[in-house]
Amino acid sequence: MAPKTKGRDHNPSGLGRAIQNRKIKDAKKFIESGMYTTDVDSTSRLKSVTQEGDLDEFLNTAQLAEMDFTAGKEKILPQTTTTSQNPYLLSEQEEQKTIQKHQENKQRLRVPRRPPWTKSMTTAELERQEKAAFLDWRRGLAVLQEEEKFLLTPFERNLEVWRQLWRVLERSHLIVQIVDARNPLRFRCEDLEDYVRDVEGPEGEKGTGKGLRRSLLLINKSDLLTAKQRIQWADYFDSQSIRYAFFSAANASALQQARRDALTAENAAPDSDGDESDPVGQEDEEGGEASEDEDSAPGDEGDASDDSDEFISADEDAEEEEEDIQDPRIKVLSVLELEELFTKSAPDRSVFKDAQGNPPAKTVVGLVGYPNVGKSSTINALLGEKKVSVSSTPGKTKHFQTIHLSESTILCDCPGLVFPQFATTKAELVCDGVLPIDQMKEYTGPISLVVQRLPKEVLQATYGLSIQVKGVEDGGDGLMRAENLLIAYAIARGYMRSGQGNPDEARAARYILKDYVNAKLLYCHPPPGILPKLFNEQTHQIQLRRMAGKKRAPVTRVGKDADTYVATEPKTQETRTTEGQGPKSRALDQEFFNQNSMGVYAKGIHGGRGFSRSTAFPHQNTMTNEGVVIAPKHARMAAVLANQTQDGNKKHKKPKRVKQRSGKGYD
Ligand SMILES: Nc1nc2c(ncn2[C@@H]2O[C@H](COP(=O)(O)OP(=O)(O)OP(=O)(O)O)[C@@H](O)[C@H]2O)c(=O)[nH]1
Repeated sequence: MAPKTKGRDHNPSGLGRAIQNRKIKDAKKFIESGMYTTDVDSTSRLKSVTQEGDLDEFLNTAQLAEMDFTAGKEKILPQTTTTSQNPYLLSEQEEQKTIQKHQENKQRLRVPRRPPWTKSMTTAELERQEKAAFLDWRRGLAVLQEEEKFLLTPFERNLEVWRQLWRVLERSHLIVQIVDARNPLRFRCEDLEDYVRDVEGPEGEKGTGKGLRRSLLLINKSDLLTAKQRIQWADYFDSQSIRYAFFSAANASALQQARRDALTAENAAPDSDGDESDPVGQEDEEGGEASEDEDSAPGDEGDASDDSDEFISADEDAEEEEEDIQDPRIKVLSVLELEELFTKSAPDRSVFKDAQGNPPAKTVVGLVGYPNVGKSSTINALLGEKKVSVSSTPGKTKHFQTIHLSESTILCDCPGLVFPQFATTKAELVCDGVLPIDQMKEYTGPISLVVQRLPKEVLQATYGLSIQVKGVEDGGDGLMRAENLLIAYAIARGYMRSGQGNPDEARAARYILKDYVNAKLLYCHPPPGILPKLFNEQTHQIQLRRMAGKKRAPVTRVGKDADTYVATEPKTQETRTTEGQGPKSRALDQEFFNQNSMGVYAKGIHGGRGFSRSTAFPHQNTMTNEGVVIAPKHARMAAVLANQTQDGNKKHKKPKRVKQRSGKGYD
């Protein structure tokens, strides 16, 4: 074996040579290609990166800075991911303070700007200055996170994806930001609107200067808002001089589907005249894709709920109420009205001129938004109305999609982008669908938010549960806690942890959170200054009315031992699953539990017998004597155990269904 060269460490960083070589090779290939922006190895380079490990972050930053990472190490601020921070909720006071701090610092959360450029610049020059600007931007965010301890949403860290946005902004005359109606401000990037005002084309071209482009906020999923809620949002947006519109891609595509079905039925009728019409949008495939998207929404995993595709839109009473409110500001636009609005809101095309001094032939509408806000559904709804050609523009711009919507309008679909935003807690991010539920380790925070936001009656009605809460007489405070919901849900569904037989709260949490993100459990954030409880009152009443009309049997997917754990007091036995139990065995059970002190239904201290489950059944010690409430200390233990189970079982998870976007062209 050759002796090591004395005094010289060949691998001072301790990083694997293979990783280094790969990074260096990739970097060389990119630089040597002589091509600009997104043309080289586009598929892998365009991959969205919203969370990086420390090593990847370090290497990528070093690569951006075009420096040897050992030499540049001290200059680079390592960023840890947001997951290491503040996994629990803030008190009301802390939250107010944090929001105040966010307001004061919001100017610092910027979308990375494309540095000024001219057509005479070389590819290498453009590359260098874009990378330098991007690196500065990332350093600024790192300072916010690491030094000033702000919690940020995960944000896009791949320069290539931002380059797509730059190109979409430069091309578009109107930029439409699509947001989710349940929390418009979470998904609205204020700085993007500032950027839109500043965007310029290449220096030297006529009519590409600042202030020509316009923005529009499209509040999608408006079917989830009541008319009153829309009025309150309209008041807020008006007060902020924000141009906005309410839309529901789901409603729009449902309408289109109904029309298609009616036409199909008409054509299938024996006396129908097949060639009489060539209806608009009749055979468009996009409509079909839209419903495919809905099918594969995160959380729609079959047993999460039996009716998880059901949205709690306004019921009949609410619909009548809607008709009574004649406020044009809150109208949920039809597809054609939306298209008209695009034309009306876009600036006059003649102010834009190309290098030859010609105005563009069509208005370009850029569509930007977070993943999952319904961008694909909106585009599909827009396309479903017409016969359109969907094509990727060849050449350099092939990664964002351009869609010729009409003779005067082109849609320019930017890949889903996660903008940096301030966040109060990680739990908020999980509930907003920004952090993936399947990767969630700490679930008590997000579930606590769910139980804070939704009344107990709504949760009970939705799942057919009876949630046990420790009352004042039992030493509790009568308030519902995360554990109460999780245990009741897990028991009712028969989700037990292997080995111990205790309720699998982690699994219950995942299903409940997916229902929340998918709007089966509906909660809408109010505009600033409005109490959340008041804002959601009507929504929850509607939901209760709907549930009351629907006879819901208690959930019956319970394992054979699960019955042992279900609620104890006779008055609460509606949650007990007695499936398969005849009247005889029920009577026998009843007699047994009434007579025997050692049954798990024993009333313990409340029954005056001094029975303690934890001594009698130490392996079940995450349960209290009531069988539903769990001590906080033990709950944490349960969380750790559950997480271990979750991680340990990763290999056995069923393969994830991959959501298909309608467009081609990227990913
Ligand atoms: N209630 C309701 N749900 C909607 C609406 N539009 C979209 N959704 C649902 O929201 C989820 C996301 O919709 P997509 O159209 O795939 O969202 P996207 O923004 O294109 O997401 P990416 O493909 O990840 O970029 C799906 O489950 C849709 O069914 C709407 O108007 N109302």
